[in-house]
Amino acid sequence: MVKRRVHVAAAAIISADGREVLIARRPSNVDHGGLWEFPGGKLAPYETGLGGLKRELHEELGVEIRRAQPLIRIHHEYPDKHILLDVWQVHEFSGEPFGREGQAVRWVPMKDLVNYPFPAANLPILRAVMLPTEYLISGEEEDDGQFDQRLEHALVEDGVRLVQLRAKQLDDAAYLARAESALARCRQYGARLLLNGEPELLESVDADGIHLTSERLMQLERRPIAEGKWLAASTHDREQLVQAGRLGCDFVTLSPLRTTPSHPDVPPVGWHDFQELVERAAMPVFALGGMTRFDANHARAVGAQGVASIRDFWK
Ligand SMILES: Nc1nc2c([nH]c(=O)n2[C@H]2C[C@H](O)[C@@H](COP(=O)(O)OP(=O)(O)OP(=O)(O)O)O2)c(=O)[nH]1
Ligand SMILES: [Mg+2]
Repeated sequence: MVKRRVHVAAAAIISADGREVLIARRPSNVDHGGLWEFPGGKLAPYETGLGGLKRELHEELGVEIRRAQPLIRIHHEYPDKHILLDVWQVHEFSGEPFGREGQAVRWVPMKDLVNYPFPAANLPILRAVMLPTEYLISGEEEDDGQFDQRLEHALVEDGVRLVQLRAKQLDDAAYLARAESALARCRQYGARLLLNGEPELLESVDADGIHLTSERLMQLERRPIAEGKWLAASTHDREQLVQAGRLGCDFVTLSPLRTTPSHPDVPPVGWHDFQELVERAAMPVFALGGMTRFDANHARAVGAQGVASIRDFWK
């Protein structure tokens, strides 16, 4: 049987304060009936993603999109069809949304999204909605005071909300001590902290998750931490992205986008191949390697969640 291919545009509509997202319940008589969804629907053959989404949001909710940005594209195999979910983050709209087709519609705090049953294809969308566009990887820093000052600067001045503690030069005890203080600092500003290292680190420090090296990623056979924690990994090619999907990673970095001073001999991926790899990833992907925050819009345009960087956020 040749499966039907369905192209669907859907919207994560974000409230003005950035804290809530609008979801709707699918009527009980359609496929995936009774489950919650991001409003949207099937595109006509001649429609673009955003064009079709504008029509759908008008039909289903009575709102007009004012400002939107691509969030994530997901290819998913349902038993009866291949679906491409083309998801947009809508930051501004006009009109007061209501269920024009009689469907329930609800504003939900980001952190409560996981409590709602969605179709199977939606898990990566939930992750993408909850993640920011910038991922700070901390720099190597001998001095604890200096480290704290730079982290504080990134959180306060740059508004960073997702941090990876990477400190290869520290021994275990020093790493754990730094992790505790970094966690306190991140909590203070509502930022998430991932520890770069072994999953067992979470038994000592109650951080938000673990970031695996690509080497460690390839050795593991199953997801090493609970679902409530974030699992991220570094990837450099298709094989590693596939493994990240198999382990149920919540997001990954893909690098090096550009050649960097720290790895002058590693051939860069480049935007063209990056876009192709991201398209099949089915999880949020941060572009890494010579990235600055000014690359974030371009990264989003080719399907990424955003950019990860040490140098640009560590000053
Ligand atoms: N809108 C939407 N559809 C989703 C999501 N997740 C997911 O798997 N889907 C699937 C369910 C459906 O098979 C398909 C969307 O079709 P739809 O029923 O919304 O299409 P439509 O609005 O054009 O409605 P219709 O005219 O075909 O009745 O995509 C989601 O978050 N939002
Ligand atoms: Mg629909």
